[in-house]
Amino acid sequence: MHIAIAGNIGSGKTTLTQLLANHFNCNAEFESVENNPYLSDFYTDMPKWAFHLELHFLNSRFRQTRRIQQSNEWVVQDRSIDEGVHIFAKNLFDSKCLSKRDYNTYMTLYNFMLEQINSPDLLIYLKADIDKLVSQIKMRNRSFEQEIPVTYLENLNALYAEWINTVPKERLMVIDIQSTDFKENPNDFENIVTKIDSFHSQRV
Ligand SMILES: Nc1ncnc2c1ncn2[C@@H]1O[C@H](COP(=O)(O)OP(=O)(O)OP(=O)(O)O)[C@@H](O)[C@H]1O
Repeated sequence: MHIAIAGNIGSGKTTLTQLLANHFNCNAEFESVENNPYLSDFYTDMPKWAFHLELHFLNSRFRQTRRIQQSNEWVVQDRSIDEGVHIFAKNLFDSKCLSKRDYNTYMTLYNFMLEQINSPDLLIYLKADIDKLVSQIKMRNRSFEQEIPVTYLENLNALYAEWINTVPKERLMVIDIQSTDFKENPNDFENIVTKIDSFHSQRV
């Protein structure tokens, strides 16, 4: 089963991915931030580096998704390929950091890739308001993320809200992280596990 954890920057995807992989004793797939060749340059000059960064993420998430789906095992993935496309790249195009021709090239490649992968079996969306995201980004203290403008997070959150409406309800779980603390509260984590178990038992 392929479970993808979706959500804005700082929503807690990495933590939940690791907790679920430990609980289900299965693989977790992350995106390395330290080895990303463009990310810190991107945050200093978005128009210059947007196309490079988006191609990098698209390539890496595509390979990751293929690997997950070919394995046929339980895997928890920290962010889906679709978020890069429908949230991040779309936002960069809307804000003119990606030109029309670069965006078209990117979308053509994505549409071709789509023919070779499926949607995750279950998408878990971590919904958060801006204050919560800002405080979690501050807390983890990655240097290049400290200057992220609030408007950037707001634009991403607005696109998340649109995109999540397009995900079929039967393979979507929404967790409101304003009222759920899966890291510190074992009951909250157990509730998520119970829902996943019930989702899985309905599939088999
Ligand atoms: N397609 C993308 N375009 C631009 N930036 C991206 C893209 N995908 C990820 N990032 C950035 O890469 C960094 C790491 O993202 P990652 O997927 O590890 O999640 P995260 O935002 O750290 O989430 P969490 O706190 O929920 O674990 C963040 O700064 C994020 O904004």
